[in-house]
Amino acid sequence: MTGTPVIDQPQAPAASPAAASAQSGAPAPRPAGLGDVLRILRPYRARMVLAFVLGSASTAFGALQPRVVASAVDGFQGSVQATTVGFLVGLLVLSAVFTNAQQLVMERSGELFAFDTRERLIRHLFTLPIGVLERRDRADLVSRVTTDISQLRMVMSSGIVELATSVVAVVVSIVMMSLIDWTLLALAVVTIVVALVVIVIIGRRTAPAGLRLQTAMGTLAGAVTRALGSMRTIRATVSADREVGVAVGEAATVLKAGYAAATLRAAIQTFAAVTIQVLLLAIIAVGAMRVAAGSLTVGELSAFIMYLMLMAAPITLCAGIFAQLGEAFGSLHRVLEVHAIEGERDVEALPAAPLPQLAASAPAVFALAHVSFRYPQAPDSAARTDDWVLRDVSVDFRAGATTALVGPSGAGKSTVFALLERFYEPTEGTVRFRGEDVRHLSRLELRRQVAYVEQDAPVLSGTVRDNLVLGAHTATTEQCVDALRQVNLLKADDDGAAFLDCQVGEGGELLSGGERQRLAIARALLAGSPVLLLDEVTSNLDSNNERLVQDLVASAGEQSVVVIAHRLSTVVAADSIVVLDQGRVVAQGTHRELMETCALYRELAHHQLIA
Ligand SMILES: Nc1ncnc2c1ncn2[C@@H]1O[C@H](COP(=O)(O)OP(=O)(O)OP(=O)(O)O)[C@@H](O)[C@H]1O
Repeated sequence: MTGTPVIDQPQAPAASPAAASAQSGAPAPRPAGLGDVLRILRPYRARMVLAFVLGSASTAFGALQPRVVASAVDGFQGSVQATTVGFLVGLLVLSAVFTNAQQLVMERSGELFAFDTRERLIRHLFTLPIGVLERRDRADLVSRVTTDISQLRMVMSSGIVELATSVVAVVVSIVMMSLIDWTLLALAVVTIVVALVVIVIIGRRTAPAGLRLQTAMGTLAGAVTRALGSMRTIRATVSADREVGVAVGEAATVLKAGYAAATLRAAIQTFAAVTIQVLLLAIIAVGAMRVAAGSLTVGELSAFIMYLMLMAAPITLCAGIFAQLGEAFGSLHRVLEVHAIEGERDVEALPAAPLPQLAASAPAVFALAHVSFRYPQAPDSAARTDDWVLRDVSVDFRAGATTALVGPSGAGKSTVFALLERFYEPTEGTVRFRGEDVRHLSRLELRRQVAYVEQDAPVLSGTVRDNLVLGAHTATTEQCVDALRQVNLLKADDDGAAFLDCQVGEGGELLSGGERQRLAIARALLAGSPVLLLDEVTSNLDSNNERLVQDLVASAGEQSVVVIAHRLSTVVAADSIVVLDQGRVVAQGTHRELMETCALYRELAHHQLIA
């Protein structure tokens, strides 16, 4: 690692245009340019200079060889002197040693560049606001970390040094050729300059084609990942053909973009190869005439041709680099576009307020005051994002008590949890934690106070233990086993050793729905946070296990529990029940009170909560 930022993190304040772009996840406005390339390569300049020096030394030893060959040819009298052969071999070896050293420095720098760029992108991805991540194609983001950075590494790191070294080769060749024959030199230089200009012109057209290709690759990755993640549903709905069609359709888009990029690549490479061939023939023809006229010796013509080859190499190189440059710029654009999205900051304004203690004057662990909320606009989202999801919600969640949130589907219950976790900020109003506005607190510290079991109880791929210790990194095996027992995931006589090492599969697909829920609850219990948020954690549990979870919640003691529940049995025991409807709090009280005063609650109790 270099320790130097490869890509600067935007530091704009929350209300800035950058923040607006963060909300929308908008792409960087302009395509990546040469300035961006120089900026991201800046930390590697020492290595690049070293590679350049080594390459130049290799070129210098290579450039001496034609002179030795010329004198050997012109002075040939039946045999070549051993010293000449020795000298030539020495030059060859030296040239090879420096070339190898240059390649090593370049290749290793390339790997380091890729690693650093990946590290920064991965770190940035983990800070992206939840709202942005939910609207992005995750597989496309992954392909930016993998394919795009590999593409960048190939061209940016080695290509630029090789181009610089080539300049040395060209200059040395021109100087040496000028010592041999000006006419042949003029012919070579004019041809090569024209060729380079043509290559640059065609090369510029590869950038948009490259961006299209890399973007199509990202979309393809998205389509395949989406299908693989829902294979049961796809099979069950007999829609494999349709989904294959979608993925193959994306592959066809990659093919189309690939054809366009390949056409340009082929044009450039062919043009370079033909130019060199034609130039070589022209030099041999004109050179032969000049040898016949006595203005040039055979040895000098041989040396000139060797220098020509040295000088022509950059054309092939430029052609190769330009052929891939478009894709590299496309990849760079895609990497920079993610970096342009402002990450979630731990604290909005320094200094952060210290984590407050519970005060007698503020008995609520969380309190929402006049909170209204709507999700950030997502142009391509199916959700009706212009709708207010919460409207003027004021509610206290008492410390050490269990509060239940109930309401019809879509009432905004999970959204309340999202605000408590600060995945989103309220559009209007304030959320307070122990009396302090959460915007003044460190997000990380706040989240450490809260254990959150999501609605669909997400479980990460890995072992049962990996999942358990997510929120409690230092938990011992005994603590893990204890947590598993609490949620009935272990029999009394099972020491848990084998189960802890069981793989749960991607998204926990090797577990049953109920096991997933109980594992997620065990994780939350193990974290031992003062606040427990449970979002419909009993929906997949049988009545025995449901009662067990209710008992756990009831015995939470000091813990403050907020539970979203669709089952009456979970709700009845709560100290307080908040009824939400269409984003508004319509009633709050105990089960008994609400049964008397709230028609919606009565209806829910009779129809939904009992279900
Ligand atoms: N990430 C999101 N982006 C945009 N809109 C969303 C998002 N999540 C939820 N919504 C919308 O917000 C509204 C409230 O959703 P929420 O999940 O909070 O309801 P809920 O009461 O928890 O529903 P359920 O009981 O069905 O889980 C819904 O209309 C939903 O479409």
